[in-house]
Amino acid sequence: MSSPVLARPRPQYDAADLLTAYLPGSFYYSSRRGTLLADGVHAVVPAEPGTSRAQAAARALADARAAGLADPIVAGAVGFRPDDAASLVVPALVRRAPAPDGTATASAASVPVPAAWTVTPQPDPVDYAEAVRKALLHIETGDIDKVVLARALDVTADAPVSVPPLLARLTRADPAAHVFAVDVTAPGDPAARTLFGASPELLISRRGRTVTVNPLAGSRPRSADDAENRRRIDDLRTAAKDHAEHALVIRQVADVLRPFCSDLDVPAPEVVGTPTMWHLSTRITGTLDDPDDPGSSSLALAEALHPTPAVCGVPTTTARDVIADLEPASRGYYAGLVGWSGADGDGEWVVTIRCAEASGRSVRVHAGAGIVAGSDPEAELAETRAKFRTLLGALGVAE
Ligand SMILES: C=C(O[C@H]1C=CC=C(C(=O)O)[C@@H]1O)C(=O)O
Repeated sequence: MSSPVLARPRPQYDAADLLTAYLPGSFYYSSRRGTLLADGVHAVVPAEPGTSRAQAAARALADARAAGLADPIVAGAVGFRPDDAASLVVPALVRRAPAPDGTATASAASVPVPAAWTVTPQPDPVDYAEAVRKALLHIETGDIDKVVLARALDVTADAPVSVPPLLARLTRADPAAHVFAVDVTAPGDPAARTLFGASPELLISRRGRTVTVNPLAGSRPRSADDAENRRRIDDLRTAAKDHAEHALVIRQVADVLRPFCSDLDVPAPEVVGTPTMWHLSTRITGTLDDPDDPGSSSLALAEALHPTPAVCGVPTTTARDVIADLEPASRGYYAGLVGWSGADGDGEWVVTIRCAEASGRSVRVHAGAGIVAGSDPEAELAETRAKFRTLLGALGVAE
């Protein structure tokens, strides 16, 4: 006679439970694929600048399995430049839930955030427009075809900033966004530092053999007026400059993925909306040749794709040098990647945009815009202003 199987049922959570359970120091990630909350540190993934984070992650996952951790994942964020920091760990505890449904987070979202803020642009908007003019000279002389120039807002509150209600507000504003929070405290930081945001841009999602990437490039701000939005969508659908900017991204992304895939579907771009922006978007899908190859894990593919011309430029190395020259401060984690990868290679990574870093009473919010031939400095400045609205709206900061 067979003995009865004693199985301890897995607790069932919904997205709101995980959002409520989020504490500073946790890793939180939600998207249409589901919600994930990771706590504690089983192991830190060593992140020597310039080395392969995917290889270090694969070793850490193998060690975690050997140590008896069930279904380990690597989760965290990697900075923009190869010499920027990364914050990747194998968490001790991972809880999962279905995707947020847009209603479940209402109570957390109603927690008040600080009321009084001062906002300091970095650099001054006039200097940003001047940097765009200089970038256009690089394009005219043929050094580069495209560069993404970013700026920041330093927002200081009258009280310490609490990240959980901000995550709830970002989720409520756009349940389809990839909402994330990662502890990025570095040695010597006077207070804990959290990278958080609501990225619309999927760098790579992998399930078994299937990979999906969704580059965005070419934008218009969303208006409060429906007729004006229809006009802006039509304009974006037909604008040669935006399609050229978008095509540069798609070409590079497809070229990187093709060697890993037995087939790759690259449809025509369409216009997609976020609560603050309209973007040209191409949802590319591929079938991996060899999903068991460690070079085809979601983090390895994310590393191969990064930085796409949606955040850097064409050609990559020269564009990165132009960014270092024209942006006054290091990007750090902005325009890097954030997400998770499992021991089987599946996972999801997004481009770290529509994001901010919070520490104590300070929040640094980032936004960038793609510059190509035909870009207008004032329009690019306005585009970054519109992109800031995702985070400023959650913070309750008036423009
Ligand atoms: C670099 C950013 O956006 C990228 C993603 C979508 C559209 C973009 C654009 O039209 O320039 C950017 O490539 C940002 O939000 O900071």
